[in-house]
Amino acid sequence: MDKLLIRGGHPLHGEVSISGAKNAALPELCAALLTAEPVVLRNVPRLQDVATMLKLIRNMGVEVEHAADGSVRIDASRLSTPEAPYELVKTMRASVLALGPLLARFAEATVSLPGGCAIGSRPVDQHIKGLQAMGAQIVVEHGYMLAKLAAGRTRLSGAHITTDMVTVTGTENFLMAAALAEGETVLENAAMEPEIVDLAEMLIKMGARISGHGTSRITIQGVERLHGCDHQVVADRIEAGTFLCAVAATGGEVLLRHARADHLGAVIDKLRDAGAKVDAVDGGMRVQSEGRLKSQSFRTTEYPGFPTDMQAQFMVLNVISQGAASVTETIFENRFMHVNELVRLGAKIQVDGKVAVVEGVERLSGATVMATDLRASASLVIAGLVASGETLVDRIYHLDRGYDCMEAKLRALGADIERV
Ligand SMILES: CC(=O)N[C@H]1[C@@H](OP(=O)(O)OP(=O)(O)OC[C@H]2O[C@@H](n3ccc(=O)[nH]c3=O)[C@H](O)[C@@H]2O)O[C@H](CO)[C@@H](O)[C@@H]1O
Ligand SMILES: C=C(OP(=O)(O)O)C(=O)O
Repeated sequence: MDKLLIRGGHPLHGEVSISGAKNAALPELCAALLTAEPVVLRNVPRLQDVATMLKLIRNMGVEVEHAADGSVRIDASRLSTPEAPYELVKTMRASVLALGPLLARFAEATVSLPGGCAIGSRPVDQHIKGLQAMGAQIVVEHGYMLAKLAAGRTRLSGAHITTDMVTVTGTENFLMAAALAEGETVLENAAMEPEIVDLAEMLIKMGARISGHGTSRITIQGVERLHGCDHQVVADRIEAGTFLCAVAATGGEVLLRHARADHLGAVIDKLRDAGAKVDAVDGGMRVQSEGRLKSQSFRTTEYPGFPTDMQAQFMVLNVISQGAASVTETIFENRFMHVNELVRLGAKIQVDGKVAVVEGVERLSGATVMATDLRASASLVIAGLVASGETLVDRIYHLDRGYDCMEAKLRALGADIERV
């Protein structure tokens, strides 16, 4: 099993190119299932979840060409098996995104209940309820969602869907399903994440009639057919945020090419309050940091609030900053698994339910630590970059699910990091 060996203590300097967003590329690969015409997605990140998604759609009979420049051409004209089997989806939450498009285009789908990061129970009840409101008949049996339309029906029907909580992949599933449904769908309490907006923009290029994306109320007028498109995946705000935190932690100055400051407002505000210098520049962002930062309390919330996918990485900054701060995780009930590993490196953190209280320490010392989920892994890498001596991060397959060449990018910035 691959591990990362990090010798800490090197400030980061230079330029890094931010890849396309995992959480946009995955729904967009599923959106390509909505049409029999070829779709070209550009700026698709090279990471394990994308490889898994490509394997999944190939398994359905979809033709996929993955070019060296990061573009993927998807031809779902001969999709023959509208199924997502457990063996292919067990590592990936986003597999649930196959459900909406398959049902909308083929009137049936068999999709395994998804896997993904073990950061909470992560039910899919809202996905099921919403699609049922659109006329789907769904039963869950033997770990699978078996979905079809009533006899004689070939299209889902538009519906008014109000989810019990804001759900990102739920909103994406409804957007894709509603694009081909008969009539109007209104999504209330919709997620507003940039990845939702990017997906909606792609669907509009395919001929979908969508308005209100980027707000909590999205309206979709279903159309009979969607066509192919050429779409560039939006930059990964969480990868960008991870590099911002890495530079803020180690000190140095880095230009993040393609990063979108307008998608990272809550994180940038906290970084500035902590004492780092972060500026939007032409074509990206620049971050500069020196000396010890001031710790910052924050709570995770839906976009545009502080992203749960940045909680672990920002916590590391608090671990080494001046003062104490509280970190409140409101989205997932089990997303503090990095805490015990950070404590192994010398962090002082007390967890009580949803709240972790961090007391800043002056130094961390390297040790062997275990990655437990995707962003927890990223936080351990950042901690390793500042710890004295050697840090060995085990189980980095979690990191590989969602980061495109992370260690190569860090090495190019001056980090002493290698895969062993
Ligand atoms: C592939 C992808 O885009 N993953 C992101 C997506 O995950 P994902 O879409 O799975 O997260 P959701 O927004 O759906 O989850 C939000 C909360 O709602 C709960 N819930 C959700 C759906 C449902 O049917 N029932 C239910 O109870 C979840 O358990 C969680 O507590 O948004 C999360 C929140 O920003 C991010 O951390 C993930 O990186
Ligand atoms: C939790 C995440 O991913 P997933 O939803 O794919 O498990 C993440 O990207 O941080």
